[in-house]
Formats: sequence, structure tokens, C-alpha cells
Amino acid sequence: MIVAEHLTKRYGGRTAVDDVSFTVEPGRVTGFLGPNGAGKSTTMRMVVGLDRPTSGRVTVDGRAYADSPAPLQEVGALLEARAVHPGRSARSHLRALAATHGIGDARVDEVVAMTGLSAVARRRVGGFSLGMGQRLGIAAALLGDPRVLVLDEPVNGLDPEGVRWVRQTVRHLADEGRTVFISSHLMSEMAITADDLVVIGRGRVVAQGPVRDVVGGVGGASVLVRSPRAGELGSLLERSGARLERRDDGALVVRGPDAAAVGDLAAGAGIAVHELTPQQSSLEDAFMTLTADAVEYATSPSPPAGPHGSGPRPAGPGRPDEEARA
Ligand SMILES: Nc1ncnc2c1ncn2[C@@H]1O[C@H](COP(=O)(O)OP(=O)(O)OP(=O)(O)O)[C@@H](O)[C@H]1O
Repeated sequence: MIVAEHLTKRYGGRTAVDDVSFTVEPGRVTGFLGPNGAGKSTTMRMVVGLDRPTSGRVTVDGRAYADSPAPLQEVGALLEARAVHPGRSARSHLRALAATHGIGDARVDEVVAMTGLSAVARRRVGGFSLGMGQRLGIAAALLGDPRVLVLDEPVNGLDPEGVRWVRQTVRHLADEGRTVFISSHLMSEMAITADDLVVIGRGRVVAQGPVRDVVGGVGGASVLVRSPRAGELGSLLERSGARLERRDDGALVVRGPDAAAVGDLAAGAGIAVHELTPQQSSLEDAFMTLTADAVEYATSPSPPAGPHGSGPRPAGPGRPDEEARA
């Protein structure tokens, strides 16, 4: 399990990660979503001890990564800018890494096979495509058979087969009871890969929880209703407390009651209904709404209260967006 508590990272005057708290549970795939520069990589680097928090703390299975006696066996990480000697073969790179952790060659051959690198394992890493490099990075992360995996944008540069392979691999690893924390900016991919989400915008957590709750909490579920007496039905629904959007084509988008409740209300009033369709906003919509909120709050002089309870919170003031890294 990964537990981050009030994790904050400042680089000079810039706050990259701002009072971030979340839990990544074992046996589940947790997606870490956010736009470019939101603070995902910085957070992940702090999880594996490559960056020190300015304040707050993060523990992996109860202790700071730096205190771990056998880090590779506890946490497997794929992070950006992995240093691999270009002249080495994939196999010798993995062997060298394994040797420093007392891991035998048999395990190297195992992860090479698991990651689909067998055919290219003796080739120089310098000639690898981006996708092959990603597979090699994942192979290195799996080397120590760790309980916890931290993968920063693992599907970056992979072809569709590779993307599917990552999805199946992380699912399998989570099903074995491991903790899997995986960052991505691909919402659609996370919708089918992750069980839980931590969504970050401008260094702050704007939502977290099971995928369905995060998506449902933003604009959330609605019911599309068509009726020849839409005006009358609309008034009736509003009087019962529903929130309503009247579309130009005459349809009503109803929030609050579910489809059954809308249908019952219409039936009770003897109003015919020609369509009654439950709708879920997509993860993409949810993400746009959540991260747009974060941007709005950052530029608003007196930010409004978050519309989703303890979910979205104001981002820190005046932080410049997307500047070059120091
Ligand atoms: N070493 C550093 N020195 C100064 N600023 C940094 C450093 N590392 C990151 N930042 C800044 O911190 C913020 C968060 O960056 P980070 O790379 O964590 O975001 P990200 O969500 O991983 O983005 P991306 O998807 O683009 O990689 C950015 O504004 C970035 O420029």
C-alpha cells in the first residue's frame, strides 16, 4: 500500500506538488491522472525516494522507500528518463541491475519473456524503439518481483498491442494482490485499466476514489427524456427537486432522480414518455471538468467552494503554468 500524507514539493518558488494526500490500495490498479505539468512524475519520484518532499510524507507498505532494506524487491518503478547504457544489450542491462540486488539470471530470463523482449534481448538498447524501451523499463520494474509497482506513463510510445499488454499485465499484477500505481494522461485507457483514480491538477488532488465514483461525481449520471408533453413533465420534475436542462431539440436532461423515478413520475401524471435513457459522463468529460476547475480556481481571486464536497479544492495561487524545468 502507498500512503501519501500532505505531500508537498517546492522547486525554488514553484510548488510542483501541493499538500497531496492519497492511498493506493493493494490488489487494485490505481490510475494517476492529470494534465502535463500537474505533478504526477514529481509525486512518483517522491514515492520511490528519488525526490525528497519539502513537507509531508509518503510510505510504501508502512515505511519510507529509503528505509527499505531491499528496494527493488519491494517497489518496482518505471520512471521517465531511465538511464540505460545504449551500448548494452537489454539482457546485460537487466543482468547488471539484478546483480546489484542479488537477483539471479533465471529471473532475468523470466522478465525478458514476460515483457515480450526475448527476440531482441541480445540487441543493443541504443537501437531500441520507444516501445521496446518501455518494455525494458517494465521488465526492470518487475525484476525484483515487487509487491508494489509505480509506473509513470507506461503506455507512452507503445503500439496498440503493447497498450493492451500493459493493461493485461497490470491487471494480472493487481489480481495477485500487488499494489499498482500507474500514471497516464490517456483518460480512455484509464477507464478500462484502473479500478481507482487519483486525479491531480496543478499539484493538487482534485478527485479520488473508484473510477465510477469519480466519473459519477462530476456532472455525473443524468437521464435523457423525450415526451410529447415535455414542458409539463419538466415542470413536474422541477417541482419534485430534479435539476433540468432543456435541450433545443425538445429533450430534457434530468439530474437527480434516476430513470425509474422519472418514469414513475410521468406515469403517475399520465404523461407519455417516448425516450428514457440513463447517461453517464465519460471519464474524458470528468477529467476535463475536474482539471478545468483547478485552472479556474487558480486564476479566481476568491475561489468558489468546490461543487463536489471534499473533492475538488482550490489550487495554489499564481503558480506559472508549464514553465521550463529548472
Ligand atoms: N527538477 C525540477 N525543477 C524545477 N521544476 C520542476 C522540476 N521537476 C518538475 N518541475 C515542475 O513541477 C511541475 C510538475 O511537473 P511534473 O513533471 O511532476 O508533472 P507531470 O504531471 O508529471 O507532467 P508530465 O505529464 O508533463 O510529465 C511542473 O511545473 C514542472 O515544470
